[in-house]
Amino acid sequence: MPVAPLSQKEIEDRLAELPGWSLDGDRLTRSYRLGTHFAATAMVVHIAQVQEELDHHSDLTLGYNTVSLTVHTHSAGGAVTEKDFELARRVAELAHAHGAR
Ligand SMILES: C[C@H](O)[C@H](O)[C@H]1CNC2=NC(N)=NC(=O)C2=N1
Repeated sequence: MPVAPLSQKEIEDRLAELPGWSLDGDRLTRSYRLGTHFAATAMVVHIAQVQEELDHHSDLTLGYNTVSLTVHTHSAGGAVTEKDFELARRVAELAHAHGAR
């Protein structure tokens, strides 16, 4: 199903509800810090499960104790859409459960 690009105002309104997330160029982005490498790895696996469920996938980078995501919508020509925010909200929820900061 095609999804429409969000306007700058729509992006800003949604970002206001997502602490720590920001717009970097045409992508939503956020980095999280965890207690250990294993904890960060577990969070990556959890994000992957959600991404498969939503059929929407970020560029996901695992560091020693960090997890970083950037996401935009390929099928909308690389624009930010509601699908990106849907994923960001789900990641924000699970990050809390993982104790990520
Ligand atoms: C066929 C499949 O539904 C599409 O390729 C999905 C998969 N994951 C995706 N992820 C992202 N970020 N953008 C997309 O447009 C997208 N499309």
